[in-house]
This record gives sequence, C-alpha cells and structure tokens, in this order.
Amino acid sequence: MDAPKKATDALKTWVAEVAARTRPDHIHWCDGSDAENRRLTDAMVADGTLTRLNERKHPGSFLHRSDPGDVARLEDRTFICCEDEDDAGPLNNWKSPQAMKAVLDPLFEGCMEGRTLYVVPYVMGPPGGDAAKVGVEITDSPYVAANMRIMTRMGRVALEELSRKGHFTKGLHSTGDLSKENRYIAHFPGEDLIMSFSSNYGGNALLGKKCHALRLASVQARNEGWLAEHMLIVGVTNPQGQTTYIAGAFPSACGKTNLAMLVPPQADRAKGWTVETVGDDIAWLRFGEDGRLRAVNPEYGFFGVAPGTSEDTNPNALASCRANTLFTNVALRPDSTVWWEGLSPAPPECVDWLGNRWTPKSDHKAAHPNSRFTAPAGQCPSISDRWQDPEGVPIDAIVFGGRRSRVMPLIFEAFDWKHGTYLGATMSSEKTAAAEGAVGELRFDPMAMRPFCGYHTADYWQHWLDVGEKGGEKMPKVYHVNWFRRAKDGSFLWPGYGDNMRVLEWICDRVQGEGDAIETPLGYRPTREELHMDDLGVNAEDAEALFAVNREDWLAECNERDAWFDLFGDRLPAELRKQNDALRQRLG
Ligand SMILES: Nc1nc2c(ncn2[C@@H]2O[C@H](COP(=O)(O)OP(=O)(O)O)[C@@H](O)[C@H]2O)c(=O)[nH]1
Ligand SMILES: C=C(OP(=O)(O)O)C(=O)O
Ligand SMILES: [Mn+2]
Repeated sequence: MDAPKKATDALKTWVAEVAARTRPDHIHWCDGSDAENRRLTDAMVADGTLTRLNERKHPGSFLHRSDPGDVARLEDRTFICCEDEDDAGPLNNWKSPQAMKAVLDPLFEGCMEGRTLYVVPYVMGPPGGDAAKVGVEITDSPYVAANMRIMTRMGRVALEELSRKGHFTKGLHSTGDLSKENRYIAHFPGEDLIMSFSSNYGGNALLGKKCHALRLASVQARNEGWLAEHMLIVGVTNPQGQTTYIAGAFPSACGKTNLAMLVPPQADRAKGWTVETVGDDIAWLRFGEDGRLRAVNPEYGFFGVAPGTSEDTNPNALASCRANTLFTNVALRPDSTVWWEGLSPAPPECVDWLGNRWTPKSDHKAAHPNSRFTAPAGQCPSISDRWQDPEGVPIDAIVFGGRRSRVMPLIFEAFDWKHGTYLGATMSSEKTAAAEGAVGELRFDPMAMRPFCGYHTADYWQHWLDVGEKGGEKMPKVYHVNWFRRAKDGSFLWPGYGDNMRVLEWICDRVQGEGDAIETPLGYRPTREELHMDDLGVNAEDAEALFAVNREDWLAECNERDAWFDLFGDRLPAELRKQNDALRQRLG
C-alpha cells in the first residue's frame, strides 16, 4: 500500500527503513476510518485473535485473550537508553543506546516476515493546540493498531497534525514471539524513539500512552518547562456554580479512573454538586498566559481496569465500555457478554480469561486481576465539555494518593508547594496487578511516576520545585489522600468510590478560601463534620482511625524516607531533606 499524500518525506523514509529491516509481507497505512476498523476486526475474528461480543448488548465490541504470560507491564524489561547512565537515575533500568540496539536490532531483523506492518500515525493532545504531539507507531499487531485507534486520535487527523508540526516521535513495536526473554520496552530520549518487542500488553505496546506521553514526554517537559504526569483530571462544580479542576496522581490500579468518573451520592447531587471527567490517566500541564497551570488530557480513550468496575462503583466507566470497546482478559458469558469479579454476582458458568470453562466453584478468578477495557473517552456520560479544549483546564488542586493499609490518613493538605513536592516525592503504595511482581508489597512510588519517569528522579523533583518557583502564588494547592486504610479486621475504613466526593468537596471549599481545617504535623486536615462522616455511616471510632497519626509509625516513616532519599545521592534537592527534618520536628 502506498503512503498517503500527507505523509512527510521523513516519515516515508523511516517506514521504508523499518520495512527493509523487518521484511513484512504487506504494509498498511492506517487512516483511522470506520471501514478500516471493520476490516481489521473482521480479520482478527476470523483468525481467533478476537471474539465478537453480543451485538445488542455490546455493539462493535470484542474480547481478546492475551498470551497468558503477557498480562501486565514488565518493569524489569523496561529501559531508559540515554547516553549517560547517571541521567537515567536509580529507579530506571539503563542501557546505552548502542548496547540496547545491539540487542534489539537482531530481534527486529526479519521479525515481520509473514505479517503485515501497520503504520499508525497518532496525535496526543487536542489537535491544533500547542500541547499536541504527533507520534507514529509501527507495529505488526492489528490488535495494537485497533487499540491505538481508541486510545489516540489516529490516522488522517494525525497526518494533518504532522503537516503542521513537522516532528514526530517514533515508536517501533513487534509482537515478536511473546517470550519474556526477548521482551524489551526501550526508550531513547535522545532520538525521540521507542522500541518495544515481544509484548502486546497495553502499557508495553500502545506506545502513545506510557512510553510516549509519560516517559519521553517527561524528558521533553523538563527541557521545556512543563510537566507530563501520571494524573487524572476531574472538574468539580459546587452549588454556587464554581468549577474546581483537580489533577490526581495515583499509581496504576489505585483509583484514578474511578475518581475521574465519580458519581456524587444522591445527597450531594441534591445540593447541586456535579463532577465532570477530563482525563483518567495522564495530564500534560503547562503555564497558560494568565500564569496558571493548565492541563490537557493527551489521550482519546480509557484503558481501564475491569475487575471491581460495577454499576455501584463506577457506572460511568461501565457506560463508557458498553459499545465500541476492546476487552482484554475478562470472562465471557454464554450469551457473549463480558463478566469480571465485582461486576455482578458470579454467573453459574462462563469461560475464563484463559478460555476454559469456569464456575463459581473454580479455584481461580474468571477475569485476570489486570484485565482491561479500551473504550472511547467520548462515550463517558460524565465527560467534560472541555475535555478537548486545546488550552486545557486551569488546575486548582493536585492530589497524591497511594494504597496504604496502615499509617496514612484519609486526607491532608500540604502547607505549600515545596511541602507538596515532598509529599509527592515520598509517596508510597502497595503494589498492584498492573505490573508483574508481588502484589501488596509496599514501595515508594514518587508522584506515581516510578515506572514512568524518563530521567533521574532527583532531577524530576528539582523540576517540580523549579516549576513551583515559576508559578509562585498561582500554583495549585497540594493534597495527599488514602482511600485504602484498613481496620483491624482487614476491612476498608473508608467507603470510597462515590463517597470520595466528600473529600473533593472539602478540597473545593479550601480552594475557594473556605472549609475548616485542623493543623496536624502532616498538614491541614478536615474536621469530621466537614466530611459529613455521620451521614456516611462512618462511626466516631473509624473516623478517628482514618485520621490517626501515630507518632512511632511516623517517626519510622521519616527514617525510611531518609533512607529512600539516600538513594539519590548528591542530586537530591536539599529542600526535600529539609522537609523531612521539619516533619520529624513537628512530630516532636
Ligand atoms: N476500596 C476502594 N477501592 C477503590 C477505590 N477507587 C478505586 N478502587 C479500586 O481500585 C482498583 C483500581 O481502580 P482504578 O480507578 O481502575 O485505578 P487506576 O488504574 O489508577 O485508574 C479497582 O479495583 C477499583 O475498584 C476506592 O475509593 N476505594
Ligand atoms: C495503563 C496502565 O496503568 P493504569 O491505567 O492502571 O495506570 C498500565 O499499567 O499499563
Ligand atoms: Mn485507569
């Protein structure tokens, strides 16, 4: 297939070079049209890659069962390949660009023989805006191409944007043999290039998302004075009609999508509170002409965690993925509808994510814990009118949150930006199924960017401090939340989900200069009355436990933070150590 007219010479040359190396049988330039999507999905149904779902209940939707060994991001196999190892920092795997290519080039040699090479041009960010960035992913996976069409503005629109912008980020992906030995997700910030081999999992293979919009974009953002963050963006409007936009950084599978699509409880709606979704995973933040930080969602779809999503917990996500959705590794019911743990009571029988018959008596889960839906953002009932605003929305508050069963209170407010940067830098969270490894293990995950920052984390923190200097008084307020603190019996102390609205309302009140607060060593916290905890059925004892600051635990936490900071050597901004000392002093 010939290159489309709009393709630049640089793009045509690159495609020709890649084709010469990978030797595909065919080349297909994706245009992003419905007709093309139909051809791709029909072919995948025919060869068993996809299963067509119930046309009435899930129109235009399909199930994909991945290779059983390819179900999550693989951090061990993810590399930052800058020239100088020191610039990758202690949290990234590093290989020199030369060494990495010496490994990858032979793997890519001839890897597309017998396959079709898809050229997938895409735009991250609202087209036409300053924030928008063009990328081109070359892949031999039609499943990846079909997912990219949902997650990004893909095809013609991207080539048009390319003709305006000229530059594009290169992403080269091949399914390879799906073995872990050959799995590499490699980033070359110096060449604006990604090479990904032997995984088709979202975070490893949909290169516009974590690889481009976070790892490479974080490096560009540092160089250009903006922020590329692992954050949801949500708008909350109070009964007076004032809208507060909040950006929230939570590690993978810690509640971003849920918070972005929150449905306020009936009582709050009756008072006049509403919530709108701008983005659920990534935010690009830059200063507007008014000197305030403005955020765009660079994505076009949601790559959401299926388990736990239900009419009760997240009806907006369910509505988003009713149609035109690709499901990966969920269970299939006899009527060709999907099921996962937490959606509804278990069906008497279904086919599990591995393709085997499953009943409630089975000894394993029907859906993989990291099973996902890929759904168009425009289908979300709560999507904001401004979600594609090229200027972005002004951010009034930034919320950090981890999954902590102990120690960390429900919510507190930072004293100022520097203290907020410290809260982000010392975030920690229990590991989830979104990446391979031991689920539940506590680890530091600064700004929820541990797996996604494309350079030295200490330099990244310094960048946060610099951005704060630049923004001065106009910077957002910063908060820390934890929905996951547990009672002695192991149950969650906080009802979470829609009831997180109470926390958002307090944040809005604070931003508007209202809302009572109590000063604690950690920061400002709301009173129990502010959160209307009695209405939620949170008793006084649980409320106490949700906010408890145990001095011994916190002194231990300070010591762990010192040891954590030691990892970063003399690149660590002195301000962060100072903040830790100040906390220790406030604890007494
Ligand atoms: N207990 C509790 N679980 C939550 C809450 N919000 C999300 N979750 C669960 O955390 C998991 C990941 O949530 P999700 O919003 O998809 O996280 P994301 O990957 O950060 O977007 C799902 O199983 C949710 O049901 C909450 O407020 N409380
Ligand atoms: C997309 C991913 O994560 P999340 O949406 O859970 O942040 C991922 O882990 O690949
Ligand atoms: Mn999510």
